[in-house]
Amino acid sequence: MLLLKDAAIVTMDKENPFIDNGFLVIADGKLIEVGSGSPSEKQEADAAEVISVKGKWLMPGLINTHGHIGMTLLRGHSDDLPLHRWLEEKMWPFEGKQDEEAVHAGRALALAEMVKSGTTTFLEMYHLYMDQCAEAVEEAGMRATLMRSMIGLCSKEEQEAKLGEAVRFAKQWHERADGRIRTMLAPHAPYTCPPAFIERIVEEAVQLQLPVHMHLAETKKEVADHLEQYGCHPLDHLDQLGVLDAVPWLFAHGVHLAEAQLERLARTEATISYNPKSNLKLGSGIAPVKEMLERGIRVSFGTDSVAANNTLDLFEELRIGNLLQKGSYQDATALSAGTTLELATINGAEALQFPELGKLKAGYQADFILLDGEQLHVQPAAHVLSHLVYAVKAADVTDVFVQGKALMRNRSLLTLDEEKIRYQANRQYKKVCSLM
Ligand SMILES: CSC[C@H]1O[C@@H](n2cnc3c(O)ncnc32)[C@H](O)[C@@H]1O
Ligand SMILES: [Zn+2]
Repeated sequence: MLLLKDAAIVTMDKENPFIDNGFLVIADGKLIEVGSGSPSEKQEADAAEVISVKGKWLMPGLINTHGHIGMTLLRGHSDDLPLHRWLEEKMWPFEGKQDEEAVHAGRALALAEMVKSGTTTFLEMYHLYMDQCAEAVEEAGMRATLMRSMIGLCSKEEQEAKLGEAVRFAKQWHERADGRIRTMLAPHAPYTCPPAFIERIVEEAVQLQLPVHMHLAETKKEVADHLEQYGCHPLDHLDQLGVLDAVPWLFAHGVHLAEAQLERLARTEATISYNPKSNLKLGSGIAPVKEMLERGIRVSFGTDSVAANNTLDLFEELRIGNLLQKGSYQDATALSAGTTLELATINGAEALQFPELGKLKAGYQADFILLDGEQLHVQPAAHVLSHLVYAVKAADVTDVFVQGKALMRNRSLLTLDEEKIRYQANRQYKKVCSLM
């Protein structure tokens, strides 16, 4: 049993959202008790380890619901281009030259960056070396939803081969690593997957009872091209194909959704992964999150890849995401600090279908982070919820636990080798560049 005491705890549990001095009791990777005040003498005596976290803030680990950590070596490789040119001229040529070692070096860098900035669970949508990715997640002790994603601009035979591989991966890794890994199926986007291929993917997802993840309505061009080719918005097209209610969808972006699409989405189980920094940097726009939430559409946060972001810092993502909604609607009430944190915790857990995650309460998973509550930029320390959204920096994260196991203590990584990761990332980047 592990006991943490003397903590200010943001539980995200509506019944008891904030405990200004409390404790956590953890056993077998789960929270046994989240209490206020001091633990009993018996609880202290029974614990194998007692940690006082005085001066620190404790909250659920952050959840990143869209990304491509297989492209982490592309950070800074190409800036200042719109999505379609960026993909076709810069991303895909470099990605085509990455071998297993290069992708792995990028992924290790991403895992380390995520832990150091307070992310405990993330989504990886990628088409290369996914088994190796799952092994890396298992070894690092993180939690993730993984998928071997598919681009269908190829023959029917090739599409089926990709789908076969995606299904094999999904079956093999679902609920592995002590339940820390889950899987989904993932067509890349409406403009890279013909309708018949999307139908096939959804058919398999229904069989496997898995959600489906896809980029959707990211740019104006995507929607205009779809209208020209098929005569309808990409979301309406999914509806016409009869796949919108067949599975729980997790759509990345959802920037260009009009009233009709929002109204339809509100009648589905779908989640929108809001990726504000990527959408700004690629000049795609600002997702109408305020209107989504008003209609009861579930929204979570994602970073997309560092090639478009350029960091995996979710605290920065949620601050920018929050401010953008206020600014674009000229309404300071568009998105509150509390709702912003819910998107990054509770909604993320629901989107990735991890039960018992996103809150700190008895019976839930012991995935939590600690932040330094004594930094000058978070004083007066009286408004923890506000500071978590509007003031903290990633470097304030001091400790990270997943399933009750420490992945970082006092900013030192325990399951990942920071020096080796830095060296390999630079070495592999140069190697791939030399092949271009
Ligand atoms: C086959 S999934 C991986 C594939 O996705 C590409 N990608 C990265 N970011 C985005 C984005 O924001 N929109 C669309 N596609 C994206 C990446 O280049 C990978 O090849
Ligand atoms: Zn993406």
